[in-house]
Amino acid sequence: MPANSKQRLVWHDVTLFDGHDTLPQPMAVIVAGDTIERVVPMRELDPNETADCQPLGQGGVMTPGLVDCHTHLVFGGSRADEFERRLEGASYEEIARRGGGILSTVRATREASEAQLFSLARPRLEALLREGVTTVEIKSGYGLSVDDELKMLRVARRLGETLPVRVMTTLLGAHALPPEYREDSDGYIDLVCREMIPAAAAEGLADAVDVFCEKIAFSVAQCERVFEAAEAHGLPIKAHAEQLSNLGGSAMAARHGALSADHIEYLDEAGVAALREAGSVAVLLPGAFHTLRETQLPPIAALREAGVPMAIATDANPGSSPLFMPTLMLNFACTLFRLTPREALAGMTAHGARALGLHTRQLGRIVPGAPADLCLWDIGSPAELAYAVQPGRLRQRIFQGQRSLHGESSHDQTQH
Ligand SMILES: N=CN[C@@H](CCC(=O)O)C(=O)O
Ligand SMILES: [Zn+2]
Repeated sequence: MPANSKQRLVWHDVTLFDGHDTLPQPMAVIVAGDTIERVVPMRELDPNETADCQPLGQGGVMTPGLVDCHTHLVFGGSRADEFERRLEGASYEEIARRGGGILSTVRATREASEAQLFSLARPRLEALLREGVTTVEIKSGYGLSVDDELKMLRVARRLGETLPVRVMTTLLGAHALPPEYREDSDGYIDLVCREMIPAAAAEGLADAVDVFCEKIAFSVAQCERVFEAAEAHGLPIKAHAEQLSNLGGSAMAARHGALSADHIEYLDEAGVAALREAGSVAVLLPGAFHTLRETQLPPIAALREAGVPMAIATDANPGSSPLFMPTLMLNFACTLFRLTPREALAGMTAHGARALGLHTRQLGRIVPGAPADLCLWDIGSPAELAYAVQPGRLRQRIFQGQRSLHGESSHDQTQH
């Protein structure tokens, strides 16, 4: 093919969920190179215009590639023991206060080399790819020293260079207080602001900065200092907030123009209004809600009424959400949080992309000009993705205009 001509692909007769809605009639989708060129009702399709296209499919449900906008995929160790302790009655908060929880993963992550962390994270990410994920956010936050946080971010970047998926990295240095700063929480925040953020920014390792604003983590004032440092380095911000109590972290994050506030079970009316005014996304994490057997529901009706975009993500991590199955999260969003299947699917496509600041490129949508990240599913309607929890329904996964169903990639040079 001449260097300047783009390969054109076409799908016929698909039921199309475009990132916001299901279109009322069967559609054809045309891709040129790595971009969606045209989305057209079947009855308006002129066969001449697809004469040079490679036909890739007929029928089925097409959605944007899934966007998992909140994960902690890079970590060492396991927390199966903690799972058992929680079953015996210990709470997530109690375990954290006794030096377990996040800090137990910090110990294992610090001990692991970059190569070991990569080998551990790769199959977790491949599991997401097999479920249709084409964009994933990966946070640090289990290193809690400059070197160990950068090590985690390098692993995340390398995953994105190795597998056919867009990886967005987030520095979560303010995730927990490391043992060496036990008596000096503000001193640790100094380290995050003065050394960690500048180092991650200098190496281009972070696409955003996150915090855990909670009684067992950092105060609103401390998180605000982290955001100011991020802003000074031109990095967008996000927050884990209102997960276990209502401290007002989401509203503060919104005042700083946060991309998203995540968890938000305890978000109040003022918090909802702040998210609406800032245009921040409410990232709902039903996996953590389920695993921790929470009872406080996020304020779904208020968010809906205020028109705050709601995203859904796996929060895949070793403690609060050891769940690596995006379509299960669609189901949980409906059964636990009472989202409609349409809202859940928009939450893992268009709104997930917005939570990463990628909506300006139309990521998470099937519209002309959007990146050609697509999933073709063997199901009868988009709602079935959330209705049934059934692996194996993904017929095709297209990343940047290339087919790659099982995470294989022609540019994957890694020995494993
Ligand atoms: N809430 C804080 N951080 C993670 C949990 C991390 C862990 O338990 O290891 C979350 O998003 O749920
Ligand atoms: Zn998280």
